[in-house]
Amino acid sequence: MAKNEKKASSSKLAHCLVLTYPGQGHINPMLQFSKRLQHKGIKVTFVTTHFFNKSLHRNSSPIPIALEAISDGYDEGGAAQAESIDAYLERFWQIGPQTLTELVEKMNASSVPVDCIVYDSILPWALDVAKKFGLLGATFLTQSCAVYCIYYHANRGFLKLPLTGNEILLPGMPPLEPQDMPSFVYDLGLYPAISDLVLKNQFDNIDKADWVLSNTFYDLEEGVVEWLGRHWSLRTIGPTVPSTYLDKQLEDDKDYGFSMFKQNNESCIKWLNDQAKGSVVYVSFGSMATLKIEEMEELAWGLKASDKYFLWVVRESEQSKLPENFSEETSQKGLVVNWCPQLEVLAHEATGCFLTHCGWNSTLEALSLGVPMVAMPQWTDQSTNSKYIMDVWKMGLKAPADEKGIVRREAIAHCISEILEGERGKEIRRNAGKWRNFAKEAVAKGGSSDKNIDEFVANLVCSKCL
Ligand SMILES: O=c1ccn([C@@H]2O[C@H](COP(=O)(O)OP(=O)(O)O[C@H]3O[C@H](CO)[C@@H](O)[C@H](O)[C@H]3O)[C@@H](O)[C@H]2O)c(=O)[nH]1
Repeated sequence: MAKNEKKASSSKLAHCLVLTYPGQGHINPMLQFSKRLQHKGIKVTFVTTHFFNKSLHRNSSPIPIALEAISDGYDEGGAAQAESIDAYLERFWQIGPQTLTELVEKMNASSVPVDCIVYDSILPWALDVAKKFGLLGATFLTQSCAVYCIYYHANRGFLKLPLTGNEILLPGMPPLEPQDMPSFVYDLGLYPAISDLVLKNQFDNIDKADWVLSNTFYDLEEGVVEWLGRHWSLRTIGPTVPSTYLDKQLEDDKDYGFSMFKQNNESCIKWLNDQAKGSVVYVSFGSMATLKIEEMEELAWGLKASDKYFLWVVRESEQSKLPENFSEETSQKGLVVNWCPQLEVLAHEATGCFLTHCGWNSTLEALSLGVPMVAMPQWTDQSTNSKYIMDVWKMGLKAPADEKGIVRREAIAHCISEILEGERGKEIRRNAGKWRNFAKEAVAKGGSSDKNIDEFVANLVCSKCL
């Protein structure tokens, strides 16, 4: 009897499955959003793939969310086991819907049946699964609204590809040049499967989604949020940075919880503790970008030429591209690690600027922690993010590339010096402080993103009562 009573009361909880694509840049924002939902009384089950689930490193604090996995067809090795990214996506598309269906059936036979699936926008088939079961479906955008607005215009044929002319005018956005566009828009034919995914597939059924949730905040992208909001049930819910660094509503929420790579916590923080306030350049290109050997060399010698202290994350798979003797030659000034606790590093008072590839999470983290950026975009959404960092939010400088597309050491050293010591650096630091405050306000109680999450939660709970 006691058992049945428990079953009855728990079945009144609204239950969300949150399904993420297996990548660091996707799992971080969706897990943080899950924590906020759970904090507001929703039961959440966080779902990724079997291989990813097995291979993730758990960071210090335990993750307060139920975890489940589905198959992408590569349970033993994930995307690396596939012969190409195209092959991986094709198989995931075949197997994913079937194994997600099985998971929903399993949950529905439990005491907490599923009410809603929040899915990564690049897994749009999850909405079809949700609708098959009569569930609510919310697509989650892991990149900026500006980038989705560009993709939307390309998708609906309002932006003609290949691009012509030197100025692109889109609603709610500053005038853009071709090189400010996401790589899938200005460099057609590159990675056809991913290009299809971002330009076509993710928009196929977006009009049928009950909500479009975006990891941004209103003040950051006001014009474009307003415009997209006229087309979709768009709700901004970000920045999805752990609560300790922003509003502190969630107790002990210091890190994302999972890492694809083993991180080097102690040595990084110990090293930073020995450096002067605002003196260190933190360098990272996220979880995916791969640099050409020439680019890596220019970056290495650019850091040395800057004559500043630097903490550089070079993933294990990239280490062999470091110039010979570089670590020895720079050991007085630099520390090279495989992976680090990025949030702790950005929050550290020794960190003076962030040389970044401008992945959307890194951008939002720097913004939330008020750290000026040197932008070195590589591909996908990063060039658009770098345009906003430099010209719209004015909280960084984009390091210019030469005619071969390579950022040379002089340009790197110059941008670092401008930010850490130049007049422009002062203005950039003032703006960084301003954006940090706006980011905090958005997620704090009663802020624009907090209110949107409240509304989402209220709708879920209400749908449960009907
Ligand atoms: O040493 C490190 C380096 C990175 N991170 C974290 O890893 C995440 C990296 O995310 P992001 O900055 O978005 O970069 P990518 O991993 O490259 O993310 C991919 O996914 C993002 C969301 O779709 C896109 O914006 C990017 O362009 C795309 O490359 C961030 O949360 C970082 O805090 C660490 O914890 N330690």
